[in-house]
Amino acid sequence: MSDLVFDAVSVRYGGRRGLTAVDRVGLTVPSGQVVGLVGESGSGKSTLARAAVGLSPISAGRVLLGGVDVRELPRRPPLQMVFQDPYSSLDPRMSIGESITEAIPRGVLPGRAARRDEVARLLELVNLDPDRAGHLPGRLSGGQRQRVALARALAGRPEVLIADEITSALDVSVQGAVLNLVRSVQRRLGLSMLFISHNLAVIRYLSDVVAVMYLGRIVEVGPAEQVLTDPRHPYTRDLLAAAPSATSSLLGTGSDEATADAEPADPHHPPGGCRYHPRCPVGPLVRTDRELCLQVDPAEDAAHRRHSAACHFSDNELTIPRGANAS
Ligand SMILES: Nc1ncnc2c1ncn2[C@@H]1O[C@H](COP(=O)(O)OP(=O)(O)OP(=O)(O)O)[C@@H](O)[C@H]1O
Repeated sequence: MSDLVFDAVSVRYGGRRGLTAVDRVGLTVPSGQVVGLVGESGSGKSTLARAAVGLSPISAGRVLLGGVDVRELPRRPPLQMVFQDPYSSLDPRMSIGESITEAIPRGVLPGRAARRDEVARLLELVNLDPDRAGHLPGRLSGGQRQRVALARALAGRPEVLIADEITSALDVSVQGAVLNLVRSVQRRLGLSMLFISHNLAVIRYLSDVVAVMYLGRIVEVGPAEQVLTDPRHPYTRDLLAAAPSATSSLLGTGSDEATADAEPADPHHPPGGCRYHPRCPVGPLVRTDRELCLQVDPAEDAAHRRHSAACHFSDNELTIPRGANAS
């Protein structure tokens, strides 16, 4: 088992008028651990995750697994991804058994009986009755489809699982069961996981490490409990303050005012200096001129586990009034 390392990874879409969706990101998913990736829509979470499995174009930097560039890994790489939409991820004409069989790497299990046994094992692993192997996905609920998608991902016996909003398209009533399943499978198999979610309560439940993304950058990373209870970056604080109930009650806050008036971030035109400065309440509180925040980019390499934040003032003990935005 090995660490998954994003080493100064950039992803650019489009030509000269395109955008840099991921900008020199450094992040480590330590072997056997879950890194929760949060950040608002458009911050580049999916793009970063997809870069690891070759689905978004790496324009600079490298993604390494055990020190090997993932672009040089074998055709069925030891990284597998599960996506948000369980309805489009399965071929409606194939039985779920066939779908899973197809995902078993060629040559690994020669013989139909061995493959059938493996399908039964995988279905049991995701808490589905192996007798359902002959069913078409049309007969399955969203939650059951997501279990099949997970079984497919596990068929390649991966080291790393990348999960992109895997419960957000599901009925609320089954989200918890799917999350429990993912967590127990991750622990049982000792998988490393990069887990993307908008939902901070979900992130908190699953993650050992939390990384926060804003406008293509990791702005804060650290042990989950620390980041979620003692956030160092103003963006993380705003994100936590804006979150409904579970996490905000955890923090003793509960407002969505903090980011309510904020301009949406535009990845086509990221601001100079600190990318968060147009929305940040901190700079004006500590410096009247804000020059540092306007001129100097505090981005730092976050490819390590200690708690770090790309903010000039992250070490300051600040009491930030809720809803205090930069004017
Ligand atoms: N294939 C693509 N071509 C061009 N631009 C893209 C492409 N995919 C994503 N983008 C842009 O890249 C930026 C980052 O998108 P991305 O989907 O990675 O963000 P995200 O944080 O995962 O958002 P969400 O939570 O909404 O999925 C956005 O501005 C998006 O419009």
